[in-house]
Amino acid sequence: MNEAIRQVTHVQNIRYDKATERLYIIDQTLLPNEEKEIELRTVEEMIEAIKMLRIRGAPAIGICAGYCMYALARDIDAKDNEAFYRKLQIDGELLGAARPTAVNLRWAVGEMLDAAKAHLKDDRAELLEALYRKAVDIHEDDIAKCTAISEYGLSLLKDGDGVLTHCNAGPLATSRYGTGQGPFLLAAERGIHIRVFADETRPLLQGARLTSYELQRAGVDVTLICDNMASMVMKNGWVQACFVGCDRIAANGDFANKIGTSGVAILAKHYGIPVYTLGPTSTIDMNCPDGAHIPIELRDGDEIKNLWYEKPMALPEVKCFNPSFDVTDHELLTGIVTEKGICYPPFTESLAALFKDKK
Ligand SMILES: CSC[C@@H](O)[C@@H](O)C(=O)COP(=O)(O)O
Repeated sequence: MNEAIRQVTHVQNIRYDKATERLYIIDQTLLPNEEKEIELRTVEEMIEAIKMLRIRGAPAIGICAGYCMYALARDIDAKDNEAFYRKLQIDGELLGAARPTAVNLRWAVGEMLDAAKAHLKDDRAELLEALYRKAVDIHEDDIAKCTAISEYGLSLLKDGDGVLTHCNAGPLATSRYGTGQGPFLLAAERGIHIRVFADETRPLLQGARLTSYELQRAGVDVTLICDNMASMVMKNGWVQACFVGCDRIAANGDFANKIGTSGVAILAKHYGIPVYTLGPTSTIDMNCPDGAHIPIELRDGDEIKNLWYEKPMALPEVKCFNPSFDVTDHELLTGIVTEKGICYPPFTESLAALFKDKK
């Protein structure tokens, strides 16, 4: 494998050091200027890291939550396993509430609690070992899923295509290749030329700070644009498809992703460009009937006013509306790329078919 691609696709955005029993993440708020690890020890530090987007991206938050639950479990001082489980449930509730939109966070907390429950009759050391194995499973499973999603995504593209992407759904947001950006890294690995247009993604600039950073470092042909330039790039005929990640997919195919995604999809419809969302099946919430039921995180208006400029960009008393995600209507969506294959409309049927073996 090309060394530049290996460095990007094998980045340890979340690292559990078993020898020292310490959990580290790369603090994504410092990128692209500094690649620095920080340690997460307490539930307060973990919640702060998720809320402040030091660790972010739906699958990465889920992976991190798995290791967080294990680390928290190790610190529980309880006389019996029933009391241990009750305390772990409380930690899980606190952690799971750190951000509301990405379903992967609560999904991973639930997986860890289920694993604990299944081992309540074991002694504590065995129970903890089972929890560690579960956290590693969630992580390794995501690596396999991202690789499969990237393969399916790449099958939709041909050499020379231009693709527009929004936010960051690359290795930093997931594991290994990523979801929405995975096909670009796979293409580069295979010598297939894909020209990527990365929206800067206001207000927190995940596209500028993270996507263009990852793709440029891997040697992908990436061009950074402001969000309001997407229409022109599409009109010029430079974009043959839009690939974006997702934070939650409802049972009818409506999906939440970074604020601005629905605008990209509406533009793409105007220009007749297909739109795909790429994500693991853990991002599909079959208990959520449609986009109206997806909770949308509202963040502090200071993120709009202050950013990283030396001086504020707006008067402090100016009112701000700062939703972190929006919902794209399933009617604007061409397909949903998962590790199990590509789902096409009607999504109520194609998504349900993915889970029918589990019933
Ligand atoms: C593979 S990551 C998919 C999504 O989580 C991603 O596109 C996104 O919207 C991330 O938002 P963020 O607020 O940076 O966590």
